[in-house]
This record gives sequence, structure tokens and C-alpha cells, in this order.
Amino acid sequence: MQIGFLTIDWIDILDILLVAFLLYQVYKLIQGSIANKVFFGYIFIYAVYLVAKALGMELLSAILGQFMNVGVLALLIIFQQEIRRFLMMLGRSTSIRENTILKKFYTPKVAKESITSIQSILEATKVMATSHTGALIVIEREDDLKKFIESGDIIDAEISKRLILNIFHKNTPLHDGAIIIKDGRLAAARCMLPVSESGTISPALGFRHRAAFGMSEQTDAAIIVVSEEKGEISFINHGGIFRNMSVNDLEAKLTDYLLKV
Ligand SMILES: Nc1ncnc2c1ncn2[C@@H]1O[C@H](COP(=O)(O)OP(=O)(O)OP(=O)(O)O)[C@@H](O)[C@H]1O
Repeated sequence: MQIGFLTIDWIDILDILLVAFLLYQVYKLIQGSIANKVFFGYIFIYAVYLVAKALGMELLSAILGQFMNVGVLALLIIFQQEIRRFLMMLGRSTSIRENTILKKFYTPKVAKESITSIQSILEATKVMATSHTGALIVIEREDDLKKFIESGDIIDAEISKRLILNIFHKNTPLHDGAIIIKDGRLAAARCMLPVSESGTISPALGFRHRAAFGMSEQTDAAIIVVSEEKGEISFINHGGIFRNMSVNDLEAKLTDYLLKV
């Protein structure tokens, strides 16, 4: 096919479509994050570079060419988190859980143990919501939370309503940060979670919620947040946030999510 001075064959069309698809996926991945602006800046410079090259502007294309070469390295550093998220997304979508045939033969490993501890978690959540006690509870599913557990104080105790209430009680040494539940046991308290940089999170939500979002971006954990300010219960997972939940709604969501293959 001839368009003006350009000769285009079907490989070129396929090439353009694949690049467009790839760029769209990258855009979706970084949408709302700070990296978004860097991405468009980079695309703009690349477009100028291509035009300068096509017009034979040697000096400008040489300078921009050098910038593009170093830029790839810079992009790897700037987009660290997004690249990690992208690879995790790929890893997850090729895992047994996402495979409809293998799924039939597979039972989630954490489900049974975690389900038995749900009642204590729900009862404690109810009390904390009523008393406006801030809390952040992370329940491990398939993704290993070892590195987050190690960021806090190891407890490794049987879960009980009283233990949870005691940990989150204001003015106690362990109340800051998150508790992590693993295999039906309270693994650790005072855990540090990654804070999300997403620009789509409501500005009304503070760091406790941002940390829950950050965790849900990097892992498949189930996360419960009790807001200190409003006494509101939220459930967060990598599917999004469910705000202002009743304890019954939370029970249904949590059971469903923990048992989901
Ligand atoms: N990265 C983090 N990892 C774990 N816990 C965190 C992190 N950042 C903040 N927190 C917890 O959140 C508390 C601060 O919450 P902040 O008031 O900013 O959040 P919020 O989302 O507005 O919630 P609230 O409605 O309870 O005020 C801290 O005291 C700490 O316990």
C-alpha cells in the first residue's frame, strides 16, 4: 500500500497495532500515578526525536537520541513499582488460580485456617468501629507476606477478640501500623505497609487507607480498615475498596474473598 511517500505493508500495520496495544496497557497500569506525567513527557520527547530524525535535523536528533538511550535506564528506575506490579499481574494471571481447568482441582491453602479466625476479627472490628479506634488488619491469602510481617513485631499467637482490641487500643506500644493474620494466627503487629501513590484515592482518606491500598496493589491480601475519625469500616483488596460496611456485609465479603479460588 502506498500513502504519499510512505510504503506500508501488513507487517507495519501489525507493528503499529501491537505498539498501540502495549502503550494502552502501560497507560492503564500507570493511570492516576505520578509516573503518568513522566510517561507522557517521555512519549513527547520521543515524538520530537522521531520528527527531528525524519527531517534530518542531525544535531537535535543526536542530542535527543542520547537522551533516549539514558532515558531507558531512567525509566526502569522511575517505573520500578509499575514494572513490579505488571510482572506480578502476569505471574498471577498465569497461576493455577486463574486457570479455569486447574482451578477445579485446587483448594486455596489459607482459606480454612483464616475462616476459623474470622469471627474474632469481626467481633473486634465491631467494637473498634463503635469506639472509633483506628485499626488496620491484613489477612494473608496466596501471596507471601513474610517481608511485611518481618517489618513489625512478631507475635505468632492464637487470634482472639481481646488480643486484637488490646493491640489497637490507643496509647499502647503496639497500636501503630498493621496486624497481619497468617494461617489463622496473628503473625505480627506494628507492621509497615507500602503507601500507595495512586492519584485516584479520595483525598478524604489518610495514610491508614493509603497503606491499605498500597498493600492491595502489591499483594492479594484481604485488608480491613477501621477509621479512627469516622468509625467507618472498609474492606480493601486488589479489586478495590468497599466503604462504610456493616459487620454483616464485611463477613460476607471476607468469607467470599478468602474462599475464592
Ligand atoms: N505505611 C503504613 N503502614 C502501616 N500503618 C500505617 C501506615 N501509614 C499510616 N499507618 C497507620 O495509620 C495511622 C494514621 O492514620 P491517618 O489518620 O493518617 O489515616 P486515615 O486513613 O485518615 O484514617 P482515620 O480515618 O483512622 O484517621 C498511623 O497512626 C498508623 O497506625
